[in-house]
Amino acid sequence: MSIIFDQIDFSYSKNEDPLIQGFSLEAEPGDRLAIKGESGTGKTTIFRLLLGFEIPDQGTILFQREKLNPSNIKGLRQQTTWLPQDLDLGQGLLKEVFYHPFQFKSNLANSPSEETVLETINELGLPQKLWVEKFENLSTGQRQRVGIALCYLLQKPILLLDEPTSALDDASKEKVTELLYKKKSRTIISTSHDPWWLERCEKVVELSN
Ligand SMILES: Nc1ncnc2c1ncn2[C@@H]1O[C@H](COP(=O)(O)OP(=O)(O)OP(=O)(O)O)[C@@H](O)[C@H]1O
Repeated sequence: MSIIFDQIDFSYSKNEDPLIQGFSLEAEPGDRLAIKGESGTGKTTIFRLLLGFEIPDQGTILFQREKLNPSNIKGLRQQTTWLPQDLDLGQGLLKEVFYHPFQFKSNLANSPSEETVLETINELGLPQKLWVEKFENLSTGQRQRVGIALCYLLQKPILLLDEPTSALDDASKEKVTELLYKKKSRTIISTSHDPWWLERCEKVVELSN
């Protein structure tokens, strides 16, 4: 799906200099795009703007070539999975909490069998015994890979990934990339400081102070 930011300015406080100034990006189906920038430059804010949680002061955001507005924003949210940097699925065993996102009406039809989930987490190098482990006991890198498995299985055409490889070693990064890139038509917009990941994105857009 197509997403365009055209010359966006945004500030949280009208009394301060804009946090984001003249920011543009263009992501088309199959694009793997990364937003690169120091901490605090507004990378996560770009996702908040896209999903309509914040409104730009200037500029235009287009979804499927149509200006973002209250009527198309619902469709955009339904077509998107946002993976935060530190995924929190709540308390419970992985086999329980993994299904929380599939309980939303728009995700029910994609709810995977236990066998499919186990195959997917295995592809990401996670041991099967984690399935009956408490989610809060998983390491940061394990939680990150659980999030990637969710992104894959939710089957949405747009993925917003916040620092998807920040806690992973190179072997895990390879596995994550292989899984995420299986479906060629997805639009992937990520934020990252990781040179490894940035090298594998065809488009890199920089945010600066
Ligand atoms: N809801 C909010 N209200 C006011 N200020 C906010 C809000 N959310 C974020 N900010 C501020 O906006 C700036 C950018 O935040 P943002 O989370 O977008 O940066 P980031 O580039 O994603 O940072 P990091 O790489 O550390 O995650 C920060 O100074 C932050 O404190």
